[in-house]
Amino acid sequence: MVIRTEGLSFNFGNQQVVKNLSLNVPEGSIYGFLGPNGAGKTTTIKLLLNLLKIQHGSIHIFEQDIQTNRISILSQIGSLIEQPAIYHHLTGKENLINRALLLQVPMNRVDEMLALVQLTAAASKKAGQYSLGMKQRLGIALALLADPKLLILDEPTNGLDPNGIIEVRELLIKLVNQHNKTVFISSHLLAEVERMATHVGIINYGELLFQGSITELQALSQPMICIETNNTVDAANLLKRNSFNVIDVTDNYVYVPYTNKQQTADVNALLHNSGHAIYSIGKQQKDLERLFLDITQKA
Ligand SMILES: Nc1ncnc2c1ncn2[C@@H]1O[C@H](COP(=O)(O)OP(=O)(O)OP(=O)(O)O)[C@@H](O)[C@H]1O
Repeated sequence: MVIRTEGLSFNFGNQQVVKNLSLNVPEGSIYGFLGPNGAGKTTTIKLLLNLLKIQHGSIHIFEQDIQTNRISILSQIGSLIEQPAIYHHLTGKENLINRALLLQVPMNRVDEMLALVQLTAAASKKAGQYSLGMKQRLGIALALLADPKLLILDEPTNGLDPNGIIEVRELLIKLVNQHNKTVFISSHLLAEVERMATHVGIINYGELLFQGSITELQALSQPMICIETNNTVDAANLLKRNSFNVIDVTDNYVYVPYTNKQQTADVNALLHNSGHAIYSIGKQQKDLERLFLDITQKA
């Protein structure tokens, strides 16, 4: 695991904002760290980056304890928390040169990073004139200068338009697939990370509600047969008497877990032959956004 926390907890005064968090971030993953506003994402990231002192629990990064190997661990992490630290009166390239001097990184990395984040053409433009998406990409280029193995990004797509989001997403996928990085990215929107994340951790009120691969998350969104009928309560009872599992009944719909096409035909025939009017019947699958809301609202 590139990041492993155990029993991590953190209080601001008497408010517990991180609760017994056990994160597992595999090497080579894009780990989407998700939760609504105020869930505790930034606080967790600050703990990972040793910007806040651990109160309870432990953090291992690259299998080393952050408390005893702080310097060597942090030198292998590139990070971006909320707004990138950019000098607006300098050009994009000058921002990178400045940081390269500070970090004593070879100067050829500057042009490499500009190319990687596709800012070569805008290299001589003042960073203050960059669009938000370009600023975020410059921020990522700054974070990548020292060639870190792990990138930790706090809401890097916040405030970006759809194009900006796509640009950042494609860059992160490229970093993982072609440059062997691991990316830990926080967001309050599942839709922003679901197309790139390989793994997901969902928190709310500081607590981890789900952690696993994106496939495991998708498996939770079980498909259902959704039946629109005239008397849903009678229809549900009839289905139950005939050994169908009914998982929800509303005024207009009855929901049965979907298994196969024949089962849909059987449900249809049973209801029809018993005199129920079926207005519609079909397979329905919760999208991930709905699932995310369900998970975070249950807490
Ligand atoms: N310096 C601080 N002092 C006191 N409370 C704080 C401080 N920083 C954050 N909090 C509180 O801790 C909780 C978690 O905040 P945090 O910023 O970690 O959440 P978040 O998930 O990153 O939210 P967002 O998506 O809005 O950035 C919130 O209730 C917040 O008000």
